[in-house]
Amino acid sequence: MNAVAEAIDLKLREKLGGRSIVFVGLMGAGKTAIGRKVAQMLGMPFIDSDQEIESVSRLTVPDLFELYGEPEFRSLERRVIARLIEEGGRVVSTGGGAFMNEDTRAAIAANGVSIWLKADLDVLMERVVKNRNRPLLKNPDPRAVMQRLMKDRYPVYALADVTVPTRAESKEVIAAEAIAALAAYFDGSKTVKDDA
Ligand SMILES: Nc1ncnc2c1ncn2[C@@H]1O[C@H](COP(=O)(O)OP(=O)(O)OP(=O)(O)O)[C@@H](O)[C@H]1O
Ligand SMILES: O=C(O)C1=C[C@@H](O)[C@@H](O)[C@H](O)C1
Ligand SMILES: [Mg+2]
Repeated sequence: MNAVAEAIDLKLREKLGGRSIVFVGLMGAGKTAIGRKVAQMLGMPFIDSDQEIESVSRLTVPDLFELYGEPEFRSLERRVIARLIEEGGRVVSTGGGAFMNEDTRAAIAANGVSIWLKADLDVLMERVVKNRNRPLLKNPDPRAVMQRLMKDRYPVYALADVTVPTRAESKEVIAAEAIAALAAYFDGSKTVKDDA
């Protein structure tokens, strides 16, 4: 990394003041892939809430849905994310439904900066068809399900602090755009220190 990029990243970490960067958005938007890349680029620890849920439950997300049902999954998701957010100072990629929970949104607002990775339907569908790990899309018409989720969820995802449009571009480019959007957000808003 060059000296200018290093200085920008240092400033960003200072502005975060111990809060986490939290990626939200629909299945296939790239929360896990881009979150991991952003963490690498900023030298921050990375954690993915779906992976953490799988690790604490010793079950896969599809098995959790199948054995215990979606409400139990959501309850576990809320508790796991509350803990991850409280611990602070990392990049957290959430599961697609996490930000729909009011308590989760409040926890993120209190100790994180949220980034909505916003993608259009074709980009999302192209990415999710490649793997079958998403129980909500086990449906004869996954495209219609995704469309309904966009309608229901986009107004809520729009409550995130920062929106980053994503598209068929490399992960490196989208991650760099997310970091730039975060820097712009801090330039136009108060820092933790200013608030104190
Ligand atoms: N910018 C990108 N360029 C190319 N491939 C991408 C990009 N972003 C994500 N992908 C790929 O798309 C797929 C879905 O991405 P990812 O798993 O990160 O989505 P997600 O938002 O975490 O979804 P979920 O809510 O289901 O966890 C992955 O195979 C990932 O490698
Ligand atoms: O959008 C959703 O509701 C989900 C997204 C995935 O990340 C998983 O959390 C699970 O498959 C549910
Ligand atoms: Mg993910």
